Amino acid sequence: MFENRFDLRCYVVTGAGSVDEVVHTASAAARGGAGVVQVRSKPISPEAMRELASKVALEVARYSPTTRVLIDDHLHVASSLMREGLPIHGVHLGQDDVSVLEARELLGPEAIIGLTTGTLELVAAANELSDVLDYIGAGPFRKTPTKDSGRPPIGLAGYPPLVELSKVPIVAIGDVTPADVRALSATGVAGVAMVRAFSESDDPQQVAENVVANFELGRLS
Ligand SMILES: Cc1ncc(COP(=O)(O)OP(=O)(O)O)c(N)n1
Ligand SMILES: Cc1ncsc1CCOP(=O)(O)O
Ligand SMILES: [Mg+2]
Repeated sequence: MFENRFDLRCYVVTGAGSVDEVVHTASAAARGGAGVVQVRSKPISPEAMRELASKVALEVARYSPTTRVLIDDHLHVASSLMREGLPIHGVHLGQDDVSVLEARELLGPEAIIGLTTGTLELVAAANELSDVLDYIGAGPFRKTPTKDSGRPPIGLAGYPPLVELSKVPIVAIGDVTPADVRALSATGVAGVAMVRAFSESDDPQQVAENVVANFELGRLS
């Protein structure tokens, strides 16, 4: 889809905490250079996701108008808020969610749409959607308490083959810490996505600054 519409290097996925804590973490990380904030909460009702995503999007836009805000799973909440003019830019979909094609038809060509993968087979399948898909998440990098995808950890060595195969940019996810960023960047992924590294930090802005700086160093190696 459209080039340079988003910066995947530092990709925040919201985690545990009160609405105010989630909003603070997201906006601080955006101030620190996070190019994407994904609003993720499970389980959550559409109504509660609507409230949470609206508050995150408005606060992120205040501090970092270039940061893109995506909603996890809830396509119709995203569609509704985008139509109302909220600064929300798309969705991240799982293998068990609505299809990428349906999301593209509903959200239009400008929206950012991502898909969960994590094996060569799922990346190959995502390649069939490369004309309507903007990026893929590929995890878990390492086993993580935040999510059990049922898939084996990819590990550092597992990313170059996924990068080589994929027709769209890849975001690594799953127990990623700032210390992993430089090595993951060197594998050719387009970005790293983190939940606890931000939600458990008392300075999410500094974490984001660190991630962006180390991601650039990894690109040089
Ligand atoms: C960037 C990114 N990659 C993977 C996921 C998967 O998270 P989750 O929504 O819990 O799982 P699925 O719905 O995709 O099965 C994500 N949210 N973001
Ligand atoms: C959403 C998701 N998808 C694969 S692992 C994961 C959770 C990542 O959370 P953390 O960064 O805390 O390990
Ligand atoms: Mg999902």
